[in-house]
Amino acid sequence: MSSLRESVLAALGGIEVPGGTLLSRDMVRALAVEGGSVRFVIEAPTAEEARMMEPLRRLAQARVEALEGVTAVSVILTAESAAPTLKMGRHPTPQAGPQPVPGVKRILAIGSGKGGVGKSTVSSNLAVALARQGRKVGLLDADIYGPSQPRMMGVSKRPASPDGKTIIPLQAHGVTMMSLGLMVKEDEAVIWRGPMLMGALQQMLGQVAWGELDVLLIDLPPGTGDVQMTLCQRTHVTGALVVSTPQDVALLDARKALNMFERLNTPILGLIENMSSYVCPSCGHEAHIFGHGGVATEAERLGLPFLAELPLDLSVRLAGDAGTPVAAGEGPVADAYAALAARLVADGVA
Ligand SMILES: Nc1ncnc2c1ncn2[C@@H]1O[C@H](COP(=O)(O)OP(=O)(O)OP(=O)(O)O)[C@@H](O)[C@H]1O
Repeated sequence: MSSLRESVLAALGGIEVPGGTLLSRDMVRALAVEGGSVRFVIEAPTAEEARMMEPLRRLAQARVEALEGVTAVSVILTAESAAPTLKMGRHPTPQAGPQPVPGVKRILAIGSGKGGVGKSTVSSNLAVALARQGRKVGLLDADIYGPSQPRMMGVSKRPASPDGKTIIPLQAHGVTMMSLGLMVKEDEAVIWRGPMLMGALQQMLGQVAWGELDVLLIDLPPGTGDVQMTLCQRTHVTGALVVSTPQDVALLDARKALNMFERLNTPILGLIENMSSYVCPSCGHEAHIFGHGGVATEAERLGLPFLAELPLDLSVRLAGDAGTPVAAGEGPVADAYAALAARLVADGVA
């Protein structure tokens, strides 16, 4: 699938427009390749230009349809002015050293070595748990390739940018939040190349009107890439929380994330074990589906705090899918998040 994506990009890169090509002019948006089905948007600078670009849309459609393996193509022509006036994903602007985010007292980065360990789930629930304890909390979904916070926090409105410079964040469950997923459709990927990715993150930190926050949680993409590096180099991160499942493989990956934060001189505040134990709802038996204790042992070995053991519980997924994190309610999982939040507040980091 990724090679079909590359062929599509190559085909679009060959289509000339005044001043360059469709790709070099950054006019292709929301490219999604699923099996043989390809969808993307061509974004013209103005509505007037968009009207004149219909032949070009047809050409782009024909070129992609001609590619081997393509079964369906949908190309939509739109104008930038129809989208928010603020354009995301510009090139980063130079800055002298790390800059604070105005009004934000602390920044916590939430990372994991690999995907699917529950980093986004932990971020949304921790944000809600901190807000319930009276903290002023922001949540930035920097998981640009797989933004899940709009779904987990139950927001889908596109944030406004009345002046084309400032982005007004949204509010959900007492948390001020922003996600690149709110600037693009949930099921569509955007083409973000390295520098654009960094520019987008810089915009999220500098142009979102976060207001006065005790703590801003940043849900990072999995792994160790551009976003992590940009974040730690461009702003003062108070510390990082690393989420892992008890599985060895997740731990090995978690070690990579820990090494990265160390190299970036970002203090590691501790490890969190997610999907720790499973309590059978019918018989009460506790099972350790992904093993047990691995994260605590690793934390001890590294001399890092072991911050929380968060159970594997169907309610966590159901609540996340329904847009109200489980930490907003009552019960053992909400209690576990409340304890984690209280500990971070007591430690002065949240
Ligand atoms: N403790 C838990 N109990 C039950 N389900 C969970 C738990 N933690 C996470 N999940 C579910 O596992 C899936 C993956 O979680 P999540 O998206 O938070 O992981 P992630 O590490 O952020 O992944 P990604 O790499 O996609 O960003 C989701 O469907 C989520 O609802």
